[in-house]
Amino acid sequence: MLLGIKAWGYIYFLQVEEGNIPPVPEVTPPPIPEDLKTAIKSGKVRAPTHIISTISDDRGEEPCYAGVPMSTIIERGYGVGDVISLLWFKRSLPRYCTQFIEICIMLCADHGPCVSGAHNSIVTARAGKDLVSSLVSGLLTIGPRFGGAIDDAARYFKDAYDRGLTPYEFVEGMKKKGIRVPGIGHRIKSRDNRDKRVQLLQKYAHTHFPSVKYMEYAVQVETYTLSKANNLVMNVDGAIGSLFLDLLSGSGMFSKQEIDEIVEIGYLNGLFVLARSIGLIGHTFDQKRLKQPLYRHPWEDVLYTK
Ligand SMILES: CC(=O)SCCNC(=O)CCNC(=O)[C@H](O)C(C)(C)COP(=O)(O)OP(=O)(O)OC[C@H]1O[C@@H](n2cnc3c(N)ncnc32)[C@H](O)[C@@H]1OP(=O)(O)O
Repeated sequence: MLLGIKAWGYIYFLQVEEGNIPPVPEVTPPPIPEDLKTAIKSGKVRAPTHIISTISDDRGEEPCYAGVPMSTIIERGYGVGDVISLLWFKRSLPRYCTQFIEICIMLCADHGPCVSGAHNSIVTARAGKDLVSSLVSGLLTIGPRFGGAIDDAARYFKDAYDRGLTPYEFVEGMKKKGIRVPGIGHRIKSRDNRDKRVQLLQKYAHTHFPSVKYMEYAVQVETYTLSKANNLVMNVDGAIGSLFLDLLSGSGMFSKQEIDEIVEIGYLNGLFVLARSIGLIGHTFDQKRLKQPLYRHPWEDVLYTK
């Protein structure tokens, strides 16, 4: 019988005996014509690719992140902040920047079992679902009211500061548009019960950043919003959003165009998503370890009404 083998775009036929199929022979590709080789080398001809990737390369002996080999990352004692700066920002950032990224990750890793994300992960784990389902069910709560306001805080604070708006003009302008100021306001924190995470981030930036102009502007905005209501404090999203603007503009590592692109694309919510995944995974394991049964919300905690 004839056995057909497809390789390198050709079908090779072999005559074989019935029930005696030989091992697949090694097939060498047909030679590339010399003139085509020259054209490829000169860059005049490029086979179309379906994917373009610029952040990592796995083709050599060891994977590279933004051109930095894995062994260098280990030898130089790089941390998660360095890896994030290579894979997200495609450059090695100074230590004070990568440490700031790591502090953001650590401070946002968890915030107890009662917040939206953890609650969802706990309920999902207790429904017997697997790790990934429990994790994503928590992640899906991240949005404008919970952890997902960092990008908008950066966008609005940057726009207002760069346009020279006073805090009064900015806040009242937002009010007219019917938009809550992202990065301002908290369910339980207030003027007399500040968010420690915000204070820690501010302290770090004051000590290590060359400039904290955006954060100082956000503080002025907070001073104005606090004159309206006690709970309109700067929240952790506002602190990370404004301080990341300071990192981007003060480090000298990004052009103005790159900063605009980062803010427009919305890189910064990624910090919260990444950080909180650590806590959500922890809550999932916790529920499973504790062998918690299916969760059912108590009737008495629901107002049944018409
Ligand atoms: C880690 C985190 O998740 S931090 C939260 C990130 N989210 C944001 O920063 C988005 C902006 N902030 C908000 O939307 C809110 O302040 C929240 C969701 C954080 C807290 O909301 P709540 O506790 O429900 O606020 P509350 O209902 O008490 O607000 C009462 C009034 O305060 C005012 N207010 C609250 N937040 C803001 C704000 N950011 N800007 C302007 N006014 C505000 C509004 O007048 C609101 O009245 P409204 O419902 O008519 O708009």
